[in-house]
Amino acid sequence: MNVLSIQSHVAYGHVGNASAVFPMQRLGVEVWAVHTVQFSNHTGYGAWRGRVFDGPAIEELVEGIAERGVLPTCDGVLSGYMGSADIGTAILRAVERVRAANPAALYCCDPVIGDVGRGVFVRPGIPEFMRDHAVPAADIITPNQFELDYLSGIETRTLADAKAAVAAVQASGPKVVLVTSLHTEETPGDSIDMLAGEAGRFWRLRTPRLSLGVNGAGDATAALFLVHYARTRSAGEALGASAASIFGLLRRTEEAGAREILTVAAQEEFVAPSRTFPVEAV
Ligand SMILES: Nc1ncnc2c1ncn2[C@@H]1O[C@H](COP(=O)(O)OP(=O)(O)O)[C@@H](O)[C@H]1O
Ligand SMILES: Cc1ncc(COP(=O)(O)O)c(C=O)c1O
Ligand SMILES: [Mg+2]
Repeated sequence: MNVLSIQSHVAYGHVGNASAVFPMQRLGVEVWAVHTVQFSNHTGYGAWRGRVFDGPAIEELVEGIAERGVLPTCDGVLSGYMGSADIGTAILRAVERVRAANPAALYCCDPVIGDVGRGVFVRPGIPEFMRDHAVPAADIITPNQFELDYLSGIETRTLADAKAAVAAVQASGPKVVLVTSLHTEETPGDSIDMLAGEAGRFWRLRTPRLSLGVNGAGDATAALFLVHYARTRSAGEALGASAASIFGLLRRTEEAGAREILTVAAQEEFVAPSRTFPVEAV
């Protein structure tokens, strides 16, 4: 399996491609990593150095990959944080080129917009670009609850609200939706839910809530979910496999008291998670 992953990159630590690429490789996937920014470290530190690339820089790399004649072998495109609408447009052009070469390729879009508590943290115009262009073009999306609410226009308080919001977003294009970090009225305070929806069916998975605040977990989640969905073609199975790996990764990170997720040290969790959780049809 080959995945074109177009995301931010950091030299130190693990967010964006620096969080997503290695878990996919550990699962045996060839990853073609195109970086939308190259920063020293993630912005959660408050200070960082590096450069933001632009749309033409992304298109140039995709053109070079196309010249190798390999686009027909691309099985999926993964995108995450978009620094500008211009980069977003370049990503959607890459998706079109891959689909033209391989109509079976899947586009998984992590619609990074913001988070509960923090609100919107992307540049003006990006939330609308995600809702009106990127999400409709995707086969799979992996919003957190804040992003689900924005994309659907529904304020989700209950599981029924979340299912309605997933269905509303599916009506705009993506067949498969994975909601991360979901907390509804039914969710115990010490737990975190994930909800997957596909073809009118829904699955929920609940894990303990760990006491850690790290960046990059969502980026690894989207990567793992894309790979497991592409292999199983089942949103429920992909949910079970990816959630177990993320939980193992974060549990090891919490134990170590690390500021960055233990992408390398906890790599066994990607292939043989130490703990699995029931996938409940809801
Ligand atoms: N504190 C936590 N405890 C347990 N799991 C967590 C925690 N934070 C994140 N996760 C797991 O990582 C997944 C993705 O993280 P999330 O914070 O939703 O990503 P994003 O960065 O995109 O908002 C969540 O669905 C959850 O499974
Ligand atoms: C450059 C960059 N990309 C991606 C991320 C994703 O982080 P998170 O998973 O917390 O949304 C961050 C977070 O700081 C970042 O600085
Ligand atoms: Mg995210």
